[in-house]
Amino acid sequence: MAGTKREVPSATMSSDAAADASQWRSDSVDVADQPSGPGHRQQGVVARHNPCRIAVEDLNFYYGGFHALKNIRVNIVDNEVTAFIGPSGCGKSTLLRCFNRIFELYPHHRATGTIRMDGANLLDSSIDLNALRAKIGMVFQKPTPFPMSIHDNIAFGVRLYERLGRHDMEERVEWALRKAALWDEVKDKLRSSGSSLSGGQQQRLCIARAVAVRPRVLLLDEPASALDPVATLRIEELIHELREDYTIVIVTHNMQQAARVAGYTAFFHLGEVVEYADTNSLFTNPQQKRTEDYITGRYG
Ligand SMILES: Nc1ncnc2c1ncn2[C@@H]1O[C@H](COP(=O)(O)OP(=O)(O)OP(=O)(O)O)[C@@H](O)[C@H]1O
Repeated sequence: MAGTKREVPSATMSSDAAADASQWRSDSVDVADQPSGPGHRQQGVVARHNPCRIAVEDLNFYYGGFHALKNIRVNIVDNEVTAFIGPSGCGKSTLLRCFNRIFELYPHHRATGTIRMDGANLLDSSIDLNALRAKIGMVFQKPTPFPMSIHDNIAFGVRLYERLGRHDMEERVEWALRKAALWDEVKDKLRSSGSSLSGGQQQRLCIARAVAVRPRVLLLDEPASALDPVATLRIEELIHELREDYTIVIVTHNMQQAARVAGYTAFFHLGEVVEYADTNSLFTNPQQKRTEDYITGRYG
């Protein structure tokens, strides 16, 4: 693990870009790489027999005095895509940001309860945040390439966590770009600036950057909402492929998108998870009136 301090230049960043950059700030990293315990299984209707990657229990979240998430219990299924849907302001992004504790960038933002992964409570103060963010990568709504070359966008993140020789680094860069379905489009211009790419390509570069450090979990916060329909389709195809290797949680406003990409879907309303089920059941046979009203377009 590298011990050198590196920082992404943060001048003129949007809040998403600043949050993104903060994932990549590191002094030293010491990842306790424990296997997932067999004790955490999905409860209730959701995937009773599927292994759980992240178990959220009695999670509450506060923006200062505002109680934004209320007693959340959700089990995120391993190697699956889970979508968070619900009307604007219902807490989807807030829960996503709890998983890698990115909320701690801001004062007065506070989470209580348990988020269990690999036997540890991710909210515990003893958790190494750099290690956590290496295991749980995040991609934001707006593509946020670093102001450096395509190659270095990938290599920068990897260097925070691993010391790779030149040959291994070149292999890792290619591997990550292939994983993100971008290699063929950029292999002849790896030294060009990341910002010279189209919006959709930039977002795939951000996904490649997240994948390059080999996380277990990918958090995608409306990753296609700033993209045109063709670029959106590429991202959805990519999510489908990445599901083989990663546990993915995606926040989306787009119910069709949730239906297309997610095996499981949680419907949020007013800071609560109203219903959580396999995507097909949730959309075709919702058990709660609020879910039904939302998916039939009565509100939101
Ligand atoms: N930095 C903040 N300070 C205070 N309140 C906040 C902050 N960020 C979000 N909130 C509030 O917390 C609640 C949940 O917000 P959140 O962004 O998680 O909702 P969301 O479901 O992701 O919404 P959207 O779909 O519009 O992105 C909202 O009422 C929002 O106004």
